[in-house]
Amino acid sequence: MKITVIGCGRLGTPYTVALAEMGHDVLGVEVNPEALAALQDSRCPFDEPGVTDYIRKNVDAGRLRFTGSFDEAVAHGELFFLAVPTPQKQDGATMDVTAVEDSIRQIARRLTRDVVLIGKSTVPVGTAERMAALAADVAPSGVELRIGWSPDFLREALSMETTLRPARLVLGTSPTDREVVEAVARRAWAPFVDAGAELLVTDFVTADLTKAAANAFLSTKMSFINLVDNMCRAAGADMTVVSHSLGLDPRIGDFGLTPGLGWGGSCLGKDIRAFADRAEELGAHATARFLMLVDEANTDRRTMAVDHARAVLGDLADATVAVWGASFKPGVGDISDSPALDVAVRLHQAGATVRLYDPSVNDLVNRRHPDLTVVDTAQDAVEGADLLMVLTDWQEFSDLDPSMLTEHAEPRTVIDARRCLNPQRWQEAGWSHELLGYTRPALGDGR
Ligand SMILES: NC(=O)c1ccc[n+]([C@@H]2O[C@H](COP(=O)([O-])OP(=O)(O)OC[C@H]3O[C@@H](n4cnc5c(N)ncnc54)[C@H](O)[C@@H]3O)[C@@H](O)[C@H]2O)c1
Ligand SMILES: O=c1ccn([C@@H]2O[C@H](COP(=O)(O)OP(=O)(O)O[C@H]3O[C@H](CO)[C@@H](O)[C@H](O)[C@H]3O)[C@@H](O)[C@H]2O)c(=O)[nH]1
Repeated sequence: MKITVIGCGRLGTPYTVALAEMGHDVLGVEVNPEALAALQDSRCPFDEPGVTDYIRKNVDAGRLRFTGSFDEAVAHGELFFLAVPTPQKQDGATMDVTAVEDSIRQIARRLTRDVVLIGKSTVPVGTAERMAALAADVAPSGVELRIGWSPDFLREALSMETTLRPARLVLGTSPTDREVVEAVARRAWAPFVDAGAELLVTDFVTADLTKAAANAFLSTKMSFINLVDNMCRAAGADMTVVSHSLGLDPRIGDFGLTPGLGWGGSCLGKDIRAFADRAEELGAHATARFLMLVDEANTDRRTMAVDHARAVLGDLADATVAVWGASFKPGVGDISDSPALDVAVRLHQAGATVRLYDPSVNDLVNRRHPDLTVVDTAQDAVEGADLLMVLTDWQEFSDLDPSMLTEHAEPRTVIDARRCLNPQRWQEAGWSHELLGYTRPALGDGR
């Protein structure tokens, strides 16, 4: 099938490539000149495992190309996917869907034949329906631009895996367009369904809610475990055992049950705030209150990390803090709403000198936060530091031999905010190993 994907970012690029990998003839549309140049040179414009290899393979096979031209885009596809950004607005609650609206207008006004467009961008509940009305409004008379909405559940660092083998495909559409939209989608997605994905066809609002609910659930689970961690600390219970026990229950599952610095990234925060905002608008006040508490419990962990550093160091002014990690999670070159970077910036604002090292985002941090001292190695970061904080759980940090650091730092205290270090190993190397939020007298028992 001839398919066009509009917006080749962190979602759109893996998606474009996955469709080509499934044998379709795919054209990716990207408006950012730098990103487009990279794609046209068969390179993924951002740091994401495996994507460049898949781009090369499919470009070489003649199934994949990229353009910046909407004229070319409209001429190509019988099916269009939309993966443009929907960032959080300045008000801190709603999402900005301007890029979605603009893209629909760009396509609709150029159309000379009937096509189907399926939105993949995450949008506030109720938006997909509005986009269908917009498409009908802008399309020239006599031409049908039929709309479907298919939220995506891709995870960064695992983008090819989650895109090539999705657990589910959700398709929202209208009763009038359902037959045509579903038939086209089924043809495009047949290889994914054959590989085991369950296809759910539903109305627009339900499709929007499948996405909002999924991300809100994941956020809730991670905030919940951090709240249980607070309670374990207050009651003197062993959080490791509590968490492990919960994870052994197949109804609960063990993803997200490690207490730590909390969640971040480009999606979870903006999505839960948009969900809460929409719930409030629609009168589901208890839902909105609950979601806002989940968000608040998450940001509390960042405050807790700064308070913990203050408790160790006394005054943060004039102290030097080594920070390991700045990406929002390990394995990604992405600092969007990164808990680690937020804590580093807060430490700096409180007067500390921050010596920061991250395996993948040092350059990005250097550009965005020139006030932080970004260094080239984990060892460099602890040079002359009064405290070490591990804020992103990169494997490199878990693997590092602490005895190699001992001569660089004095006194030797590490706050392991992601529970990724082996406490015994660090203690044997002469370090005081502290978990996030543990008050000093309770420390040293390896929990
Ligand atoms: N990143 C993820 O893990 C992920 C997962 C699931 C869903 N989503 C959702 O997917 C959407 C896109 O997110 P992303 O992370 O890929 O964002 P992104 O910023 O990485 O990529 C968006 C791309 O679209 C391009 N773009 C912007 N306006 C355009 C236009 N009018 N025409 C063509 N291209 C345009 C941008 O230049 C950019 O390259 C968002 O709604 C997001 O919530 C993202
Ligand atoms: O035990 C854990 C596991 C993860 N995290 C944090 O949770 C955040 C999100 O992690 P993850 O879900 O792996 O990352 P994303 O790539 O942001 O993916 C989420 O956001 C995407 C965009 O909407 C969705 O498509 C995905 O399904 C959803 O998992 C990161 O900050 C992690 O550090 C924890 O704090 N504790």
